[in-house]
Amino acid sequence: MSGLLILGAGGLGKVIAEIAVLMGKWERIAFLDDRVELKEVMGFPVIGKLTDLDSYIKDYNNAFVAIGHNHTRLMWLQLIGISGFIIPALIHPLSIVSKFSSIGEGTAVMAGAVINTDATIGRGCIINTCASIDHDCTLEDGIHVSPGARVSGTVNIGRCSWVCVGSTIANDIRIGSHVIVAAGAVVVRNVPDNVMVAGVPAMLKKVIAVRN
Ligand SMILES: CC(=O)SCCNC(=O)CCNC(=O)[C@H](O)C(C)(C)COP(=O)(O)OP(=O)(O)OC[C@H]1O[C@@H](n2cnc3c(N)ncnc32)[C@H](O)[C@@H]1OP(=O)(O)O
Repeated sequence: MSGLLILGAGGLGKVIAEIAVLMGKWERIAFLDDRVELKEVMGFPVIGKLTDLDSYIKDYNNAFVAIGHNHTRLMWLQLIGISGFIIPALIHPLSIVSKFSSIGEGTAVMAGAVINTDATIGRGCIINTCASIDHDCTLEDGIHVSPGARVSGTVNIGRCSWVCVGSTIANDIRIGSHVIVAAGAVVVRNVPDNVMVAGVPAMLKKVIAVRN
């Protein structure tokens, strides 16, 4: 048994802490958060700011980044790796994850999510509550698939894209990097990098300026 440090004590951090408790792998769980007034969340201590990371590696050898912004999450994921933390995947016991799929380090799979056969999920992704990722999909790093979104078979999604709540992606589609698929959209054609699409069928709404 060992310790788990969760970076970010907001809504996502709380869900991650609950999954960690259910997984039963860590004897100590604590948060780091930049809100210095925050001392405790869900009975777990908030022991410092994100930049304090390195001082805690002896007591908490595992770390997980619970930051919603995709690009920022990947940046911190890289930093915890450099600091030498073990980076687990956090998988809710009431999700369904095919044993023929692969889940990258630092990725969270929430309650009710389904990841089907031969899907490949990158590092630092969030597969949120009741989202489904079907067979043969490839999701690159830093992707967030929000609650109830449906990703059909053989879909490829590029780095740091956000598939918003309740959207649907038809099979054999390629979604670019840094894309936002708006809530409720139905994507039936390939989507290029750096755009937001919305509606049924999903149409281009705007170009996104990417911060790298
Ligand atoms: C556990 C959790 O809570 S996880 C978090 C879950 N949350 C989500 O999934 C977020 C859902 N939010 C959305 O879908 C939002 O609409 C966002 C994030 C896509 C909006 O992004 P923004 O960059 O703020 O878009 P913006 O407001 O500039 O809208 C641009 C255009 O798209 C339209 N638009 C925005 N969202 C949608 C939508 N879901 N469907 C149709 N059109 C939309 C706007 O009306 C606007 O149209 P216009 O140019 O004709 O006026």
